[in-house]
Amino acid sequence: MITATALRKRFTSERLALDDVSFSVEKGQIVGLLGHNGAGKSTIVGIMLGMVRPDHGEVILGGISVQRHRTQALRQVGAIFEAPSFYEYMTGWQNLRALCALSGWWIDAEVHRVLELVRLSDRIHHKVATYSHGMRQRLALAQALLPMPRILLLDEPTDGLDPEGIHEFRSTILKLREEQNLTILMNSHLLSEVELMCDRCVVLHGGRKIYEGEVPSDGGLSAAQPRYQLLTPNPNLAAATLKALGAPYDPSSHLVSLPGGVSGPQLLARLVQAGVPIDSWSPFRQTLEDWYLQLTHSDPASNQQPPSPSS
Ligand SMILES: Nc1ncnc2c1ncn2[C@@H]1O[C@H](COP(=O)(O)OP(=O)(O)OP(=O)(O)O)[C@@H](O)[C@H]1O
Repeated sequence: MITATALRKRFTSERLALDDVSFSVEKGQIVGLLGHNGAGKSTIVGIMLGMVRPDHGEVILGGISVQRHRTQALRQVGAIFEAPSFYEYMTGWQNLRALCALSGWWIDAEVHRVLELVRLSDRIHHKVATYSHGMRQRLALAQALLPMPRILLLDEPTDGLDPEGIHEFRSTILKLREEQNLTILMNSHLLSEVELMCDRCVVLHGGRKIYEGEVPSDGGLSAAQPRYQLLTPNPNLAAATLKALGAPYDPSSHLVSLPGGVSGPQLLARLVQAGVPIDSWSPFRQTLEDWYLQLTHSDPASNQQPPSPSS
């Protein structure tokens, strides 16, 4: 449903904002675009919305090129891009009418359905000036959902929302996918949000794609390669003993990777037999944050392969 191919963009002569970025999103998927500040996430959404012209590459939405047939391609798209702004002195309903007047689309029953979905029905005839940040975001989502897009592009949709607002927004998005099979691409800094909402993620670093695939879950990571954390007053003895046992040990992170066929308690018993003093020995569960930090701390300029979810 969304295909980005070889996107390149340079705003200034210093460095590329996007360097040969390609990825795709299947129908009905929710995909998160992750990356530090300045990684290139908003530039990608800007290119998808035809607001930023790429130096090279193309975006195809639902089979139509944004660069060649912008109007037709964007007819299938609803978006929240950067901070949504509304006419403060008008009601939410009047704002929606004004925005929909641009496309000529308005079906009362459909608007009411969307307002129910985003839980804004009871305040829609109040002035936007009286809305909270969360209500403005819900109005922005209602506007993005009119007139019934197939694709939603969301740029930091939960920015500035409180935990309850984030929770509500998340359930609305998941409901939308379930009921309407929408294809959703969202930018986010929030790993927890991506973990809870997205099927897949694309990680950008310094304008380059460094990962595209499933959002690694904590259980999968730990089960794929069990690791233990060892705290010892004698790391040199521990390292030598573990090396002889075929268990790589990193004294800086205190992590030991278990060799095949050996359990954590068995390895601990061998360390004790070898006289290694032990302060603590505990299973290490890699979180999404650990994985993300490891991934983004690899040098984007080098050609090294980033760690896979199971590393
Ligand atoms: N209009 C512009 N003019 C000049 N440079 C720009 C422009 N827009 C973006 N950039 C630069 O392009 C790079 C990517 O910016 P972009 O906004 O896409 O990153 P981002 O991942 O969305 O960051 P953030 O999470 O902070 O929003 C940055 O170095 C940024 O300074």
